[in-house]
Amino acid sequence: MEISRKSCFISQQFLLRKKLLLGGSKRHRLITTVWQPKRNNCSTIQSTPVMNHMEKLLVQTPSKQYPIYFGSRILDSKQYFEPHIPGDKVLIVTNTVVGPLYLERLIRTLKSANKKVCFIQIPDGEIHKNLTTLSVLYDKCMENRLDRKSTLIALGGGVIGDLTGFAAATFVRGVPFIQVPTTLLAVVDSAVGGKTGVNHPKGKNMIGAFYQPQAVVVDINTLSTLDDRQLAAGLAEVIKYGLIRDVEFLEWCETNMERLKKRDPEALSFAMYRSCENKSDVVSADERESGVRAILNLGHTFGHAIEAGTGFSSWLHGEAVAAGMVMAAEMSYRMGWLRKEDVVRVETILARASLPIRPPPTMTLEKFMTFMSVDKKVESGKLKLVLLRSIGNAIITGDFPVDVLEDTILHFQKLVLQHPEQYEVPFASQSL
Ligand SMILES: O=C(O)C(=O)C[C@@H](O)[C@H](O)[C@H](O)COP(=O)(O)O
Repeated sequence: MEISRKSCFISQQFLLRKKLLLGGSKRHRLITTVWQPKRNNCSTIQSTPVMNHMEKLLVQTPSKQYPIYFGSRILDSKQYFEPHIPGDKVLIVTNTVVGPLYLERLIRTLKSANKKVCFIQIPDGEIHKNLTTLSVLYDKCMENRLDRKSTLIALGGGVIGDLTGFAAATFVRGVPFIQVPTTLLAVVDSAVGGKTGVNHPKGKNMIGAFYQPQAVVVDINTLSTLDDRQLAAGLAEVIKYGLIRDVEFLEWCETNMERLKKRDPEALSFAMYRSCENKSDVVSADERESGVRAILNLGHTFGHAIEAGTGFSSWLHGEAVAAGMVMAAEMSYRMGWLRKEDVVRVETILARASLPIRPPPTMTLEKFMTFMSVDKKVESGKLKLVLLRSIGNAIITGDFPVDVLEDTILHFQKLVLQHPEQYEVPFASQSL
């Protein structure tokens, strides 16, 4: 489908360039927004910059300014925690996988800063990111007589961070919290930006709050215990930054994918830092997602439908986002924005990262449409999608013919129904 456009408005923003494009026939009239980072020139990253012993990145939002510390074994250094803990009590929230690995060390560090430490370990998995688990967290806060000066610490992946953050946002109307992400996905995505919350059976992250942490402490050594599937899930969000606003970084990912998969420390550290820089830029420009922040949702409307449609039990968030980004790319092609080779480029980088590039065979058109209809980007009953105007340029638009969306979903359904066994979890590999 060809869509003609004319640019009618261009304005310079802090760090971001925003274009409002209007045009086309009435049916295809497109009112959409394109953002590009200032830095997005076409040069390539010549070599992978080496991170020093400790790097610090500042996230500056209207509600809070806070550091992200990246370093090796910084879990053992009280200096990264103490300045961000105002009172004497700390509750560490972790899960039964991460707890046995790192809890003792963190307790020792906090005790060396004279903090009274209690902890709770919840079962692992997205299926536990719900109101029932949240209630268990509140019970623990009450049991330990936490007060407004008490600090919650999230030690774990995205589920732990989102749950703990929401408990912190709401217990006694708000206590400080610190994110200590131990998965790649949590480092590059969920620990930064203050989106906290839990799932509803009918929709992902439907109950939550924007609530920024005091600090994010990334001990890069904790990533050494990640299994390959979790690593790949994190790579989906890394690749996302390249697709939505940082082509230079996408090219770097394409060149360095084997190093990333082999957990080359230099490559992983750079990928984490650059991803957090991208996230921090976007979140600083639009803390509460009134506009540009929604580009971080590329692939998420399809992906969240997959997660909810499969009961939050079999797909990792990053896996669902990967398949969702391919669906968004295909739809962008059908809108006349991407070329077929761009779609193949998206599929190729994700498949190289060992991620699924198709939705599961159980996700029918009806199922997709039902779960997508409760997406948080729905406004007055109208769904908005994050699509790609070109590789490196995400757009947020509600102005697309619904048959293009339906045809896109049906296209994938047809593909996966030819060989359903190839598209069930776990994803050994999916071919193009
Ligand atoms: O931080 C954001 O904004 C994002 O959209 C990042 C996403 O990658 C992340 O998965 C987020 O939690 C999704 O938020 P939601 O509002 O779509 O539930």
